[in-house]
Amino acid sequence: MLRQLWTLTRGQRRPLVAALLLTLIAAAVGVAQPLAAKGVVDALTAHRPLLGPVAVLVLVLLAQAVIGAFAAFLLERTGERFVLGMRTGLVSHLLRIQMRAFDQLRVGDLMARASTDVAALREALTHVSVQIATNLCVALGSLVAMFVMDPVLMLLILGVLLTAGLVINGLSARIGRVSMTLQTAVGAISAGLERALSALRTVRANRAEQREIDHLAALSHRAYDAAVHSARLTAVIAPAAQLAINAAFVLILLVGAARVDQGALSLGALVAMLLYATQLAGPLTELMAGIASVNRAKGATERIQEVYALPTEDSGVPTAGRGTPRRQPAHRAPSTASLEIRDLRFGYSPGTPVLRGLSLTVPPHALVALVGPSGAGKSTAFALVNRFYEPWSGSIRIDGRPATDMGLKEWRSHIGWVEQDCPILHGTLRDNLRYAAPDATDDRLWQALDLVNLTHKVRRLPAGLDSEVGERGARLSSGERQRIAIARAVLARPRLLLMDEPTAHLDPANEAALTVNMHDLRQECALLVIAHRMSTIEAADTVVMLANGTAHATGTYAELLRTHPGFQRLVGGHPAGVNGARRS
Ligand SMILES: Nc1ncnc2c1ncn2[C@@H]1O[C@H](COP(=O)(O)OP(=O)(O)OP(=O)(O)O)[C@@H](O)[C@H]1O
Repeated sequence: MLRQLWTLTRGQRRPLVAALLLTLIAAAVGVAQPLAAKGVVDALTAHRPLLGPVAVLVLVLLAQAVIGAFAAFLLERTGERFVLGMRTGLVSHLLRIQMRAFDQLRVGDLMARASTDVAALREALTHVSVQIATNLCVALGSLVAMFVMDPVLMLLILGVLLTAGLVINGLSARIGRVSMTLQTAVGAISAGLERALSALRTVRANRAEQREIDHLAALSHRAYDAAVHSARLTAVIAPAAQLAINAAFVLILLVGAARVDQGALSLGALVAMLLYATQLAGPLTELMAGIASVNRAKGATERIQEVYALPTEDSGVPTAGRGTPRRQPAHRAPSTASLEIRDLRFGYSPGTPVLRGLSLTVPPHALVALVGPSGAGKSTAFALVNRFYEPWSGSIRIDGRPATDMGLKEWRSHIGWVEQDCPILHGTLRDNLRYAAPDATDDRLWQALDLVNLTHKVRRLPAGLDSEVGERGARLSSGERQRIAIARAVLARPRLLLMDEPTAHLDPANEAALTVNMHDLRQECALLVIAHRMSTIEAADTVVMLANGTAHATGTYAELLRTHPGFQRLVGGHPAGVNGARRS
């Protein structure tokens, strides 16, 4: 546990060690305090001058206060720096994790890891770890001083304290286990809340508010039960430590008084022993509470370590092949195609292929439509072209250059992608349009809006391009969201534009306009379009029909309609079928 914590302190170790040293110095000065007090008492009883011992005592007290304050500040600042580093580190790791890993996770839970888990860890890492180290030193220092004064008495006290320590250690281990349950429950609450809030309209329309509330309440109860369990265990720790200290006190008074009586111990030494016992009380209780607190942070540490263990995109080798990467020849083939997919095989889980040797070509400035029944693998093919996943085998080339020849950023800079549900990000229209092309001028933004028939609409808005679109573009209609998404993709001037049924949310007028615009777009780039609508299919130069994970048939719309019964069924047999093409 402490080793895990130590790994996480990377980057903060120097200030942490400095704070620790200062706290230790403050604590050491504190250890000297009873000795200074002993000096005063001994001077009093021996009728020696008091000025010197009193001055030493005052100096010791002042030094402890000043060094202690500075150490406390340094520690707080280190804690905040740790939180800063941890949050930025986690966020940058999370945004780069491989899609395959991301598919297994819940967004709300990931958000909890970057917020509540980091906060829990900060407490353990800075405050408590320093607290444990200093209190341990203070306790050891006090025990050594006691040993020097009266070994017999000290060993008796040590026996009492060790017994208490063993009991408390057992409790702390249980706290560690409960803390994992607690942090996992907190993560589940965040995930549940994210699920419900991100689909609030669906929740309302299905009258599922109460069910979602009950679900979240059940999760909250699970967190509550774990927290109360942990509190119950923690509550025992302070009294147990206190009990041990009190027993030590009684021992010192009884045995110590007897030993003073026998002349084995001076009165000053007895006073010092009592002061050391008083001084032991605080550190020992805090030490035990600190160990419990570190154990409480165990859950948070594990959850954060789990995030760091997730593979990032840059940690994967950009190449085809399931296991060992097989480099493609790096030469640049003559650019006869904007996109060339050869014999692509891929599945989301081993042994279940979705694409079983897909091959297709998109010539420069061509519009190719990808059609096929639902679940045939059209979106999967797009995800592979975007290199969100690495194929099992096969190759993808853009302008003759294989995927293995380019880093992910460069590869994706050649591709524009208009998703099926067209995610729009919170912010203004301008923010959204410039998302892939941050340097685009307003003139270019208006040209792109023109292309998707939105100029008129945006000009009428009071704030124009600065209009807020709302969370996930909630203030736009779905057709508008789709058109903004298209404009956004086009603005980045990609070599290849991937569109997942770009006319899906458009009315007939806008659908017709976009079909014309797609023809214009071909001047700039090649288009590969997942098509469900007749207008899109008819507009394509080539239609590739995907079935069973392969390109089942390829040809023009007219050819396929004439020669391919499967295609006839797809576009004609089920005019409004699941994924059958629809006439608008
Ligand atoms: N992230 C994923 N993890 C696991 N399986 C997935 C994932 N995405 C898709 N699949 C599965 O892969 C298969 C192909 O899905 P895909 O989305 O590529 O089909 P599609 O042809 O685009 O369908 P549609 O026309 O309905 O959008 C489906 O069986 C689907 O359940």
